[in-house]
Amino acid sequence: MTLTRILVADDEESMRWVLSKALKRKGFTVDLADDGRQALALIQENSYDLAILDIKMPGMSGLDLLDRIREMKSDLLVVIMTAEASMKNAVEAMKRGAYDYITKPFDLDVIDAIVEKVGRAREIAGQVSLLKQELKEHYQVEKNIIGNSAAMQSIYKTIGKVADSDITILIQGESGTGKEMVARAIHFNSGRLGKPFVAINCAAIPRDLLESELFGSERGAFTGASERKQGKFEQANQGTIFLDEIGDMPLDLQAKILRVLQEHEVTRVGGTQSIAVNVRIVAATNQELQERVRQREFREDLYYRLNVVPITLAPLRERRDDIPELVRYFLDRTCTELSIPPKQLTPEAMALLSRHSWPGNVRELENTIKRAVILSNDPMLTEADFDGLQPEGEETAMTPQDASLEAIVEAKLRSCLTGIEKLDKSDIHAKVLQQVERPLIRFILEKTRWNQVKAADILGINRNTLRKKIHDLEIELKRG
Ligand SMILES: Nc1ncnc2c1ncn2[C@@H]1O[C@H](COP(=O)(O)OP(=O)(O)OP(=O)(O)O)[C@@H](O)[C@H]1O
Repeated sequence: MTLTRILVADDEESMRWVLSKALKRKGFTVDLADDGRQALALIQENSYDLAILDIKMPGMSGLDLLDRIREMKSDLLVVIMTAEASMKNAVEAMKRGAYDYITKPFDLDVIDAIVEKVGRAREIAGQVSLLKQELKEHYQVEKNIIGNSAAMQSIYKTIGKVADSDITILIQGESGTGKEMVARAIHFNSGRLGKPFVAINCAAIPRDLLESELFGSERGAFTGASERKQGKFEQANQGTIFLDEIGDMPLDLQAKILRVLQEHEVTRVGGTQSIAVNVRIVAATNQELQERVRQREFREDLYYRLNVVPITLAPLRERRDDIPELVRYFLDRTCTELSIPPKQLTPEAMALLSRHSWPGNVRELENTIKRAVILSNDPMLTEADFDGLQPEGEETAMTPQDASLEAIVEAKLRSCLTGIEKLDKSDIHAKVLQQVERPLIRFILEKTRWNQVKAADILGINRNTLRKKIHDLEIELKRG
């Protein structure tokens, strides 16, 4: 996007002559207009990269012309010339969207500098628009989210409807169903494309850290806060924040999220000033949020504020039609990533994968394919390459195979633990184990309706050990 064609509009003939000569010498094509109306006609007919307009012209002033240009050709850059070195005119021109202004009389060096600056700005704008296009293609819903089942079709429709607004979205679905992927698709198909997409997993960060992670902290706000830190909301300004596992957010922080939704401002931990933020919130949860509202563990007002447009991703076992397409997609992608020749699946192997109930959903399927591709030397994958998978009916959602479970936990931990080396290192091992153990025990207790005998059995630990852990980990017991 280099600068080639320039329009100069000025009622002073000598000025037109000087500018035209100087710009033509630099190799630009220059058109001249001696009043605002003529300039407007030329702009309507031709395509210019820059317009240099005198502010005072008979008929139509440079400022009025600027307004018309903003309406008609909003990407045409305009530089206004003002005779008096009056700040008022310059400020008005900038307010109305001029790219820059120059005050008469000026040296030709000033024109050179401006033209160079405009050239650079256009180049950057060109690159940005290319990048935006690339990003958009990269996140094209049709290309990246796989699945043509009725359930997925309705998800695509909703994404299409809501992406380009600022509506808050709540995405619900089991772990691994593609909630983060949908959140990204919403962001990359919205007007916020090119602005930050910031994801934070609310369940993975200890409560004390979560608040400063989200809202930032002032220097000295707590032990170890040696410098001022921006929170995720500030980092996501103008863009989208993805609050993953929002169901695990402590109640007091829920109140603060509500404030961001209502007031569009945050206050850093230890700070007193409110900081305005313009952030779209997309939240996700794999819990029954309404149930948590009933149990008073999730604020009802926040639930309704978040749940303006709910998107529910069905578990993979409820949209088995998508499995073959997903299998082929992950197969091709893995082979391309590994730079190996494409592999295929026997119909029996495909049938086996289609029957499996995938408790870890698409993530488990993805990991299973990756593992099989890596481990097999054959271009054709058979049932034997998936012998870890149990046929449908012989498994329960509570006993996913250890290998997939490990892959799921590892993927989760990796995404949560980025930047961990910067944290207080003294007891990371204990802290992380506690963060894993607590939700695990709570989950199994919920699933067994708080029957400790059954829970201990599934967990494979002694009942007294379970009781001690419930006590030590401060797990609140409910009745079944
Ligand atoms: N429909 C889909 N098409 C292609 N890939 C998918 C699809 N759904 C999920 N995936 C892939 O599966 C993996 C898990 O997806 P994602 O992280 O979005 O799930 P999630 O629901 O946010 O999981 P969690 O609740 O555990 O955070 C990712 O690697 C994602 O790329």
